[in-house]
Amino acid sequence: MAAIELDGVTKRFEDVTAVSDLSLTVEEGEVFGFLGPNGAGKSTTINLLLDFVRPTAGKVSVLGHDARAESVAVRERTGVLPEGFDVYDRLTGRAHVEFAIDSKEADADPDAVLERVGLADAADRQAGGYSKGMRQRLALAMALVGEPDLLILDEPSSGLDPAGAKEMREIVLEEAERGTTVFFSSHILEQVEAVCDRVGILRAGELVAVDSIDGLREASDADATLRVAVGEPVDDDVLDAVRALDGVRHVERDGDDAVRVGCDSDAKTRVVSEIEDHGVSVTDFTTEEASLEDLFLAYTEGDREEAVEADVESDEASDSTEASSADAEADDAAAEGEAATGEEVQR
Ligand SMILES: Nc1ncnc2c1ncn2[C@@H]1O[C@H](COP(=O)(O)OP(=O)(O)OP(=O)(O)O)[C@@H](O)[C@H]1O
Repeated sequence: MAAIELDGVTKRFEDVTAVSDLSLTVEEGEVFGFLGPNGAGKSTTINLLLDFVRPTAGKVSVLGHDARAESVAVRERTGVLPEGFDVYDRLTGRAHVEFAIDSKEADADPDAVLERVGLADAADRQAGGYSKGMRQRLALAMALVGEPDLLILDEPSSGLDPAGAKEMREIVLEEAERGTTVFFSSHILEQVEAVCDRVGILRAGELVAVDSIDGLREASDADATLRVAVGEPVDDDVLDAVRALDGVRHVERDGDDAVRVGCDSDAKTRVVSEIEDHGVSVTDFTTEEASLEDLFLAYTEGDREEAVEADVESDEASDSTEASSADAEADDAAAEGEAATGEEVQR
């Protein structure tokens, strides 16, 4: 049984298509990273999994349950760290975790859960006084309660300091070890690269790639960063000329004696010739493996303007009654759950 199955799923808000004909399967036990530029539809997809929004078309199954008809069963077995988690200002950290334990009818020690996310010392403080990163850790603690079969983390590292981001990675790996499926969205690509078995890249609501990072490297043209060692410092006009070549994504100086060029493999010779044509001697060149960032840019390039336009449209739409009814729909969907679950509180 797949942990997550989306089949031809589309979600439209007024004239914004947030998710378009999305089909994706995440197997049990996988750690799956969900990437995409701002506004690509990641949070909408997560909300579809949890029945916080309803698809315009298509079918969503989570842990073998229909996400819509059996949302209570899904939430019972799923831990969620939602985007923009709000704490109850006057409740302590421990009270939040106790609430999650009660809602999930779990048998857990709140202090042990808080210890795990590095909040043991702050357990008795009101969460209203927590920093952003501490709130994020608290959200993770609540998601971990009850040993969920599926963890859904929307931007889990946002607000975390480097130690917090490392702890988050370790927790994800521990959970994966336990057999939990982890589905998370992130803009922090090193984080994704460090923990994910596979990634999916969403662009303007459409899934443009799903693979392991090595698989993406093989399938993409963005397989190289070229480091060209030069005999003398390179002028700006040479860099501009290289930048203007076909298949070149970015160009930067690497000290006085080298230039780094992110490019398609077939552009390498053009880059070296262009530099030499400007009278600069090339003493050596080496190719480095594409980072996930290079791959991400290769798959989503040209997306920024579309994403910004879509956001402007949706800002305009948010004043209209139909956009409010989309929100109401999400609220209805959440309210339909019989028991108050931790996830509803986290919203
Ligand atoms: N309730 C809503 N009403 C109207 N438009 C919406 C609503 N929710 C999302 N959208 C629009 O759907 C598109 C996808 O948004 P979504 O929040 O899913 O993107 P995202 O990939 O999570 O972005 P980010 O990385 O910025 O969090 C955007 O254009 C957004 O404005």
